[in-house]
Amino acid sequence: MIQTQEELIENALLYFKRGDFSLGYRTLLDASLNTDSVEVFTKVLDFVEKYETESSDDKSSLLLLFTECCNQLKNIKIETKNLVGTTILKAENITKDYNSGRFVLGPVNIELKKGDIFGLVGENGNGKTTLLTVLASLNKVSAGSLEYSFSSENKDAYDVLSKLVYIPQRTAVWYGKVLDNLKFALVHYGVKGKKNDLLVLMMVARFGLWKYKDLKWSELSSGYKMRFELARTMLRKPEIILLDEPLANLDILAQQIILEDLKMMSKSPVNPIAMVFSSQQLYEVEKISDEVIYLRNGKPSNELNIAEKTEKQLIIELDATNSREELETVFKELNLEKLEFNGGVYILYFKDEITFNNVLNTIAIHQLNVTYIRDISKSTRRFFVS
Ligand SMILES: Nc1ncnc2c1ncn2[C@@H]1O[C@H](COP(=O)(O)OP(=O)(O)OP(=O)(O)O)[C@@H](O)[C@H]1O
Repeated sequence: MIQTQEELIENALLYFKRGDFSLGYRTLLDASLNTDSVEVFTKVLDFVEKYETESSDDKSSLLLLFTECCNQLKNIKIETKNLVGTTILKAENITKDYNSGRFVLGPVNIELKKGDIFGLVGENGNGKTTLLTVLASLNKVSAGSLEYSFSSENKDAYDVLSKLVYIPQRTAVWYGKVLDNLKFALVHYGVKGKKNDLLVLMMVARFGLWKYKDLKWSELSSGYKMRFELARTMLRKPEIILLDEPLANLDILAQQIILEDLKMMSKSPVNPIAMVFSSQQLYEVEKISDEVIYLRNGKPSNELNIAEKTEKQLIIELDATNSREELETVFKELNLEKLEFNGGVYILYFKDEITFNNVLNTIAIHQLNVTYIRDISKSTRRFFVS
């Protein structure tokens, strides 16, 4: 769901008042970046400076300043072009056949619209990177057609692809400080002087790099390197972002923040972005994606014809300290069809008349010691366990 600028401002204030400071802060920065106004940036950066230097975790003393920023924002009219939902990338029957012939990707059909986030999942070696690099035009298709419809006017082929950013799994080393690198990138995109200084600082704040802005590449953790990449990418005002495993090596909190950031970026009312990202973190992918593409042996799930087979069944992933026999005895009363143990967790299959609540009730009645449970009937996870 795309939030209007008014909703963004309202929500930013609501989050901050409720004590969800970090979310409020990032939402305020998003709303401010939408204005592209030097006056707004100056005012907000004044707030940022205080926010970032405040030693306590309780930032409520900054509410007055936060509110002033929001009030200033409300007076600025922003231009929205209603681009959400416009097709930006269309791949028809694309295949990629490596010379060795051992692996074939596709055929893949994808229609990507502005504001869409597609998650790409699959076990190692099933073609995720290949698909991303093909969509990024870094890898030539063997067959099929790939069309881009960027909204910005482009002069040449280089310019066309400058609106598409591919962030690989291992990003390239850069030299010098975070801040200088971002400033340099922005000069390259044509923004100089005071606007450059302010916009870079806004982006630094937006991606949580404030305390790290004077550090070098070698001094940043993987999570902060990824934040740097996102900040640099956003300065480019991209229309398509393709990310290969952006969550790799990140701790769970960092993963959640990056995912939330990707969502906020893609659903921007001013510059909605189409995104495809690959990840092994299924639940997180499913939480933010508009569509999940599962690849097996190079083939996407919609071509595999496996979705319908299991759709009606209730499939539960469960971990418990109880023995397998105990679980089988207890769930027999729910007509358990099959129980599998993959070494880590149990997978339980029930007929479609059984609900997740029935399972929870049974667990409570028998006081099973369940440490983890999830309904994966509709999750892509079910493809991985079968
Ligand atoms: N340049 C290449 N030449 C030949 N074969 C390749 C090339 N790149 C990848 N492959 C093969 O294509 C298959 C898919 O690889 P790819 O890297 O796209 O998978 P992946 O799903 O991204 O894997 P991972 O999760 O391990 O990153 C693999 O069998 C790989 O060996």
